[in-house]
Amino acid sequence: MKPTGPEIRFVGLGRRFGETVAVEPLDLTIAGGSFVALVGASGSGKSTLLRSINRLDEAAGAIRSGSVSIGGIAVDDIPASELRRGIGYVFQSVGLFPHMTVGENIAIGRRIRGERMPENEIAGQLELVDLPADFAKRMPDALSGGQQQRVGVARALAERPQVLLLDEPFGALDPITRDALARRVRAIHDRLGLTTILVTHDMAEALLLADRVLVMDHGRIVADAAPRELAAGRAGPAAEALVAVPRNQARRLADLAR
Ligand SMILES: Nc1ncnc2c1ncn2[C@@H]1O[C@H](COP(=O)(O)OP(=O)(O)OP(=O)(O)O)[C@@H](O)[C@H]1O
Repeated sequence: MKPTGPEIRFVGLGRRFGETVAVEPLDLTIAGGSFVALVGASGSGKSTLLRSINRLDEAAGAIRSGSVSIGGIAVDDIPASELRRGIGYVFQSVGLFPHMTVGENIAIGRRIRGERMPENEIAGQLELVDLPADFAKRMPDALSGGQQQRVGVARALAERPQVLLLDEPFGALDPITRDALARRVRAIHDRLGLTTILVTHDMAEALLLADRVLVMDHGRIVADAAPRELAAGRAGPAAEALVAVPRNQARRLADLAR
């Protein structure tokens, strides 16, 4: 049977930084195995909500309330290093270690635990993101930005996590590379049966990749709908304003081609 990632549940989850409310207390359940996109304006609380799952918000000094659980276990009850081993995390600046080869970067989690990652496993991780096995020997600066981001995804999945958190992972890529990597990530999600949450500014990307789209505004979830409902304009005014952008672009492009 195909594996299915765990359910992620937020109960009364709120986050503040001093007087700034990043996330207003909210209840939210992300179904196991689903691919959810989180969209909304800059500063609306997307990254903070995402980082409450792997507790990276703690280090940033967030004042926390409520709880998050993964597969019924509260994240606060799991030691941070163990928690993060079970969660793949990719963000915009890939953060590959420049003095290590691509292979060493992919194997870093294992090395920290005093273990070795066999070469064939490293090759398997590279294959997952459509890169040739001999890339393992290269240094990160000998790779294009898109290839580096692929390595970032391969590294995030090296410990076989069931949850994948993506924070604007394709932000710095050209549109063609971005589209190809986004589709690849969706295919990996399906193949590995992950629970995936993607933060993106790009509504078209959210609509085309995700099963469910959450729109955040000033720390609240103001729309929560399937892409089909959003595209049909049935998800309320806050969502409609964002959907109107790619819809109008598509229309103008179609007009140009006439
Ligand atoms: N470490 C921090 N210290 C102080 N305030 C913070 C910190 N991190 C986030 N904030 C504030 O919390 C609010 C939400 O920020 P967050 O980064 O979650 O938004 P976002 O929707 O992910 O934005 P962006 O799309 O620009 O990444 C903002 O007002 C931000 O300034």
